Amino acid sequence: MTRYFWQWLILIISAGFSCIMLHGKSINNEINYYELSLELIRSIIWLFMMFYISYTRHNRQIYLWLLIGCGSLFIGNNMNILDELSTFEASYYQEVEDLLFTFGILCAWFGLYQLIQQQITKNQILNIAANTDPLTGLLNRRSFNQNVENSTDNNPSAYLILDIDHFKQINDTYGHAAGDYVLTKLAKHISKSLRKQDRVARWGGEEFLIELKHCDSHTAQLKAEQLRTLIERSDFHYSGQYLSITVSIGIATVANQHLNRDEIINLADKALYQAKNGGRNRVVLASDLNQNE
Ligand SMILES: Nc1nc2c(ncn2[C@@H]2O[C@H](COP(=O)(O)OP(=O)(O)OP(=O)(O)O)[C@@H](O)[C@H]2O)c(=O)[nH]1
Repeated sequence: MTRYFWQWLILIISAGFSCIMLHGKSINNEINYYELSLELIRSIIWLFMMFYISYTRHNRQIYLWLLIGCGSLFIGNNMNILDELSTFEASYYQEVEDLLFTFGILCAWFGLYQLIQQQITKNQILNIAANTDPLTGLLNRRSFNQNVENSTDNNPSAYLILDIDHFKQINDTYGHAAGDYVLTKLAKHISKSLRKQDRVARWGGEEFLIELKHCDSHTAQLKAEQLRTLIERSDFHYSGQYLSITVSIGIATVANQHLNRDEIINLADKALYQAKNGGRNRVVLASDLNQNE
């Protein structure tokens, strides 16, 4: 009840006035009931809007603009009703009504504009949160897959799966925060070394998936080797401690393979497994894997 105090007060006062006036004029039979019912419907709508805004209030500023807007429209409309019902003629009535309507519409529009802006910002934030990995800021697995499904580019791509070597040891020795630092710094290194058209996603805990567009297996291998060396030579310092970071990379390319994307990524994963088994800190191409099998 306290939440809607002002709305109830305005409603009760205007209903009381309306009853008194209606009673006075109905005796003289001067009322245009059609006009009156239209005005009443409008008043109910504005009143309903005021209740609704109070119920769904988000932001204090928007709430006030909308409430003042609807309140002015409601009072302006009620003055119209009183004008219709009252027995005395006041010349300033029409001017005040017009002022209230203009003011009310301006406030309500401004409130609505702010509400829409707030909604757009909220949607953008939600969109970013749904599509990116919160730690590294890279695409997450879901949005990477969605992006690929929506892509119309049929040119061959190479897929690289990059995995940090002995990452568990870093967490166990230096703590989880050190592990997070390594993931974040590594993500920056990878992003910086890619071209505009390439994409990278955080694929799993300490695994990254890279898509190199228009890239044959030879170029992909060169690129992966460059990336591996860059990471091996990079400085990873956490709380005054030097961390030695290396990565293993598995590669699979679309060329000569009549496989779908998931199957190609699977091949890259197998190549990564080989790189790990081969001693880590190395690059393995899936075609080498086929030759070995
Ligand atoms: N700090 C941190 N650690 C993570 C995160 N996600 C996964 N991990 C850790 O990553 C580690 C992965 O360990 P393993 O799968 O054993 O792999 P590994 O130690 O890198 O060993 P190899 O891959 O075989 O070289 C686990 O200890 C996870 O807890 C994360 O977001 N932050």
